[in-house]
Amino acid sequence: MLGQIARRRLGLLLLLHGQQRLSNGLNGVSFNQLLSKETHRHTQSSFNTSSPISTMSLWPFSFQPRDFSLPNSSWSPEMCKAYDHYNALCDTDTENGEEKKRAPWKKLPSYNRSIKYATGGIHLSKLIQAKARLFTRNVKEQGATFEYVVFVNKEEKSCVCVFQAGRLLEGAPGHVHGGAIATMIDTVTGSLAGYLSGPIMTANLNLDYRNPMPLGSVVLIHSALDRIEGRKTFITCKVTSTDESKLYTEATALFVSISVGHLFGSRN
Ligand SMILES: CCCCC/C=C\C/C=C\C/C=C\C/C=C\CCCC(=O)SCCNC(=O)CCNC(=O)[C@H](O)C(C)(C)COP(=O)(O)OP(=O)(O)OC[C@H]1O[C@@H](n2cnc3c(N)ncnc32)[C@H](O)[C@@H]1OP(=O)(O)O
Repeated sequence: MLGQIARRRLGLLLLLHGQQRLSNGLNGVSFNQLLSKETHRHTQSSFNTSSPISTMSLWPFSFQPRDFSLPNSSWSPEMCKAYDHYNALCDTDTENGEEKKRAPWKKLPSYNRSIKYATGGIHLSKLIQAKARLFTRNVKEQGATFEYVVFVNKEEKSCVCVFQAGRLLEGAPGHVHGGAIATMIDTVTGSLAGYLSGPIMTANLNLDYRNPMPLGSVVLIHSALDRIEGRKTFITCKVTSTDESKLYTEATALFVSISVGHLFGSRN
């Protein structure tokens, strides 16, 4: 019964979902832009300031999912520098004479459940497997695993993720586990595909590991749209050092658009 209600509500809420939620629920960005680099380093935890969903105003839970992609004290100077660089390119609604100029870059928020990306999804996240957590956001200790932030460029249909690999991601001694790198590539290419095409699932992921990545590294994960064919969204990806002189991993990914029912076992 609860499942049926949740399914109906999920369908309704996802109708309201789309790129708008991903691209607009980013008011925290302008807040961040006010922070100095020093402040970034000493920010323990931050919350985004997405507008409350007025139609849900009687709902008894918090309206603001926590955005885990904001600077915290575990971020190295290199991570902060890369964040500041891309954050400065983001949409700031700057006045340009009488016109407002909108930059093509946007910072995506990063919640601890993907369902929270859907409009109103934060409420459903309390109902559907409430204890589930996004793999990359399930360790509370800051800096121990995946610290990352994704910036999308809507005009170029591309994105860049700044990723700092924590000490619990070891594979080969002193280096980042290939599965952790694959996880981040899936996450970043999946975020771009979801941003461009709505609800999707990974159908295929191909990786070439070119150089070992030292543990603690800060790297850039560049993803770009290759093409869309019907339900299929093809994405390319390169993982490099922050100065882009070193190539760590290359990848291609295929995402297939799904109906919400697919997540509940229906193929319709
Ligand atoms: C609540 C939702 C909220 C919405 C969220 C949206 C975006 C979220 C944004 C940000 C989220 C934050 C972070 C993102 C984090 C992670 C992202 C990664 C997500 C995953 O990590 S997800 C887990 C792994 N993922 C699976 O667990 C999938 C298992 N799988 C299936 O569920 C089916 O397999 C499916 C759905 C893939 C397809 O099934 P289907 O029945 O719908 O479609 P069908 O089979 O007909 O394929 C249609 C066309 O794709 C071609 N095709 C299919 N598979 C292919 C392959 N492997 N290689 C080459 N081509 C392939 C066919 O050949 C045909 O092509 P054609 O039309 O040309 O004939």
